[in-house]
Amino acid sequence: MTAKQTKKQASHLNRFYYPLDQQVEKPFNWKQMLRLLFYLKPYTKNLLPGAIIAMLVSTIIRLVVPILIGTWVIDKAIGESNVSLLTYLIITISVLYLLSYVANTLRIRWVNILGQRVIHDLRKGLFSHVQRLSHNFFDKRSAGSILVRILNDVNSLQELFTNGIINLLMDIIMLSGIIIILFVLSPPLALAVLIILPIMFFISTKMRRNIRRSWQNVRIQKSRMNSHLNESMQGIRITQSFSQEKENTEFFNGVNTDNYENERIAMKKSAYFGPFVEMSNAIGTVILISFGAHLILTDQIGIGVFVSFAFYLGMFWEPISRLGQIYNQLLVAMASSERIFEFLDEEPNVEEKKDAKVFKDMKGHIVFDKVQFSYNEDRVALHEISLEMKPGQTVALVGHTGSGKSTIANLISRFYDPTKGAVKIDGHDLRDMKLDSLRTNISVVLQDTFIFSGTIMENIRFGRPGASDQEVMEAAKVVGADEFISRLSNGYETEVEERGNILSAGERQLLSFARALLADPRILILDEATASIDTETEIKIQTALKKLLEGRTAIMIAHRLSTIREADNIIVLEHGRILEQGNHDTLMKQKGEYYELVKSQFDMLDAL
Ligand SMILES: Nc1ncnc2c1ncn2[C@@H]1O[C@H](COP(=O)(O)OP(=O)(O)OP(=O)(O)O)[C@@H](O)[C@H]1O
Repeated sequence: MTAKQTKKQASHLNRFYYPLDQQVEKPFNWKQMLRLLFYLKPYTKNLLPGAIIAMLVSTIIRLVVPILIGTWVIDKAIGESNVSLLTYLIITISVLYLLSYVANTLRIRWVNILGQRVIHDLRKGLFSHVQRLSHNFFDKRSAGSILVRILNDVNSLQELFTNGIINLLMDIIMLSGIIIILFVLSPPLALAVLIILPIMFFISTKMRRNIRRSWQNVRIQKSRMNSHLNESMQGIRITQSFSQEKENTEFFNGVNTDNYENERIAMKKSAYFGPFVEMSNAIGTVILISFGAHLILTDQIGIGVFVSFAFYLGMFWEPISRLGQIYNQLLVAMASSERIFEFLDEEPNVEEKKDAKVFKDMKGHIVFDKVQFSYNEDRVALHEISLEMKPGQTVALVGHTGSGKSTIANLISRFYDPTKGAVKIDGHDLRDMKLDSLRTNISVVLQDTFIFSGTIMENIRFGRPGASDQEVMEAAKVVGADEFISRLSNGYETEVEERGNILSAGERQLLSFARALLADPRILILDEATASIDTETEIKIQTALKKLLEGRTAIMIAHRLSTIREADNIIVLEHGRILEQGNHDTLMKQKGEYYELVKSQFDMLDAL
């Protein structure tokens, strides 16, 4: 099956669309290169100079040995039958080779350590920077694209730092050294041998570019295949339940064949390069033999010079072909580093002031003072909202989907700053306070509890990393999670996979309650699960909730009537505005929006 056929076949599979954001080639940019080189700075005292000295030693030895063999061994020692000089030269050359071996071993070792350390530092810096970024950064990007930057883009710099930079220096020194020596030994022979150089250089650059583009296509196809694979595995349950396996496989076959085709083309093009270098080498040798023989016969050069030339010619094409490779690495590094720097230059838009204050004994008195907020310019999510949540109160936020309930919760945790007005806790504008001291006082329990891979014990302890096993178990007991945990094969030590697939929705909820209770926050934000849970679990969760709410200010994005009814204050939202507020009885009497909402829930229950 050809790529074209696959594309035709796959054209009806428009559902599968993966943006090809893999811009692999970028023009060389000095500023960016310098910024990259800056990562070598911590190693300028030990590893880097060590590697450069080792590289210089081995390069100089490689440059010197052919002269020793040609001019000294052949012309002087053998030509003049000087045995003691010959012995002396053999020992010197052996020692030099040994030295070069040691220097090379050290260079490779140090350069590898250097490259790995730089990549380690870069990845560490990138990860900790991304962790600090605000929610609006993650709103704009998929988790997959962030992953690609931290893994692949950083990886593609590894080759540059391990071999690229030192090899570049080595090859430049080697090439210039060889050219200078050849001209010193015999200018006419050097000119004759090197005359093909510009032509070969031109052709090889063209070939390289062509090969590079083919490999870029391979990379793009691979990333497309990865995206599809990732999505397929994540959504396998939905795919199977909608019987879409055939369509899915058909698309995968298409991507897989495209990948095969591109790789085949790239391999084919690459396969021409090696023989081309060999051919250039052969042409150089033919010129050397014919013109060199003429120069020897006319007594213009000695046999020693001829032999040295043969040695140098053999060494010549390796750096040239490697320089092309390094150029490739540089271009790939330009693209990758641009993407990495784009992340590193991103600043959290929720900033902490230098003189930010710390919350001491937070009471949990929340005030929204004419708060206006938009996620983006084209739509306002909250319109001049003013509200108060007293310490210890349970406040329910109700309203249709998209009315702004989660936005209010996001502003309390200061995941975003208001566009106008202020959010205050205990009278302090949140923008004047340290983020850490705010967030350690708040726990958020989301609808879809995130379970990290690890044991149940570790997952609950996430609420307070310093808590003892006893405290963890105590918290689980209070919210009633203890019962289902003790039924698990390994109790608290049961391993749960990422996202907690082995637990039911209700169990995950109880786990997240235990986590929140352990954290013992002053403010609790609860995005209540809408998923229908059986009555028994519902009762358990309600009981657990009561325990959890005791003595804290709680903001509940509530869907269940049972929860809402018991709230001290119910705030009804619509399109980012407060329609009405009060407790259940007052609002029912008003016969407004809340009354309608409750009525519709009852109608629905009746219909069931
Ligand atoms: N990260 C975001 N970027 C841009 N717009 C957003 C973002 N999050 C929410 N919105 C928009 O802001 C408005 C309020 O959303 P919000 O999530 O607060 O509603 P909600 O009442 O919590 O809804 P639901 O009950 O469905 O969770 C909606 O119009 C929504 O589309």
